[in-house]
Amino acid sequence: MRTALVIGTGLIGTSVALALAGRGVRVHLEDHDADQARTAASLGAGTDRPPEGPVDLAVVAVPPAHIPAVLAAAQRRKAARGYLDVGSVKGGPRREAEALGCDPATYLGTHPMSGREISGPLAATADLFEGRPWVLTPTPETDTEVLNLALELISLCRAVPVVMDADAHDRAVALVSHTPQLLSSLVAARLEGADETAVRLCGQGIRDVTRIAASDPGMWIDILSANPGPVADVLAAVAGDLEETVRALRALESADETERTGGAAGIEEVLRRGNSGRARIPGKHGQAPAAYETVAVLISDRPGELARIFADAGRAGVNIEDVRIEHATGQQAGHVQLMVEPSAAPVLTAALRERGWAIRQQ
Ligand SMILES: NC(=O)c1ccc[n+]([C@@H]2O[C@H](COP(=O)([O-])OP(=O)(O)OC[C@H]3O[C@@H](n4cnc5c(N)ncnc54)[C@H](O)[C@@H]3O)[C@@H](O)[C@H]2O)c1
Ligand SMILES: O=C(O)C(=O)C[C@]1(C(=O)O)C=C[C@@H](O)C=C1
Repeated sequence: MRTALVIGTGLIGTSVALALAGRGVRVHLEDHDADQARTAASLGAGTDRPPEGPVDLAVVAVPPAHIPAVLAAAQRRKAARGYLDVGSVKGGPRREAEALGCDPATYLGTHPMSGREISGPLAATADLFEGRPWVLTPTPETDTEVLNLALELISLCRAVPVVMDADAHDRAVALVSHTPQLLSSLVAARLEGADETAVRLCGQGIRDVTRIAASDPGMWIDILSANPGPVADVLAAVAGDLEETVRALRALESADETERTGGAAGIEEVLRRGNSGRARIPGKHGQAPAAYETVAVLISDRPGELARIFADAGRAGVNIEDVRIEHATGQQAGHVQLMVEPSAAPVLTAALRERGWAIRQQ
C-alpha cells in the first residue's frame, strides 16, 4: 500500500494514520472539522491536503451513525480502490450502507479491538493497535484485493487479524466491550452524589473498574444504539446475577446460621466465577495472560520523571512490559507501577534503588 485516505481524524483515525505514515505510506487526512485534520497533520500523521487521484485504501473512522453516509459519499467520488471502516458495531451499519447503494465489493467492515477513553487526535498513538485483535467481516462479495489491502493495513498497525461474521461480532462485543462500558459507567455513577469523605478514599480498585466511565457519551450512545438487543441480553443476565448476589448478602445478615452459610456460599460462587472468567482474558497476541511482577516506584509530579525511570530501567537492561500510574490523593506524588518479567524484578529494584528511587514493597 502506497497511499491511504483517513476520513475522521479522531483517536482511531489519527492512530491508524500515525502507524501508516511511520511505515512509509503517504496518508491524506480528512475530517468534517478541518481543525481535527490539521491537528492530526501537525502530529505527523500525514497531510491534510486532498489526494490528486484515488488512493489505495480509504479508512472511514467516524462515529458509527455517520459511517454509511460517509462511505457512500467516498465511493461516489471514487476516493479509493478499497474502503474499510473501523466502527465498533458491524451488522447494522453494513445493512444501512447497502440500503444507501454502497458497493459491497470494495467495502470491508473492520473493528480494531483497542481504544482509549479519550477522544480526538491528541489522544492518538502510533502503537495503539500493537498486539491487539483487529476484526475483519468479509462477505462472499468482498473483493480479494480489498481484503488483502485490509490485511496489509492491519499488519502495518502490528495488530492481529481475526475474521468473523458481522452479527457474531456484534454479539461478542456486546459481552466483552459494550456491557463492560455500561457497568463501568454504572459503578462510577454511584459516586456522583456520594459523600466527599467516601470519594477521598478511592484507591486503585475503583480506578481500574471505572477508567472507561470517562468515555465520550456521544460516541457510546451511537455504539449502543447500533447494538441494543445483544447488549440488553447480556445486561439482563448480569441483572439476574446481581439479584442473586443481593439475596446472598442479605442472607449473610440473617440471625439464622444455615441462611448465613448459604449466603457465604452464594458470594463465594460469584467470586470464584469471576476468577475463572478473568483467567480466560488473553494477554497480548492472544496468548495466555503473562504473569508479570510489579515494581512500584515513588515519583513526584514533575516533568520528565517518567522518562528518567524508563531511561534508568533501560540502562539496567530491563524490558518494561506494562505501566500504570497511581496518583496519591491530595499530594504532588504518586506510584508508577512497572510490570516486568518475574526474573527481571529484583534486577530492576536493585538498579532503581542504586539510582536513588524509592521502591514500595508489594
Ligand atoms: N474510541 C475507541 O476506543 C474505539 C475503538 C475502536 C473503534 N472505535 C470506532 O472508531 C470510530 C472513531 O472513533 P474515535 O474514538 O476515533 O472518535 P473521535 O471522536 O475521536 O473521532 C471521530 C472523528 O470523526 C469526525 N467526524 C464525525 N463525523 C464526520 C463526518 N461525517 N465526516 C468526516 N468526519 C467526521 C469527527 O470530527 C472526529 O474528528 C468509531 O466508529 C468508533 O466506534 C472507537
Ligand atoms: O480501552 C478502552 O478505553 C477502549 O475504549 C477499548 C474498547 C474496548 O471495549 O475494548 C472500546 C470500544 C471499541 O470499540 C474497542 C475497544
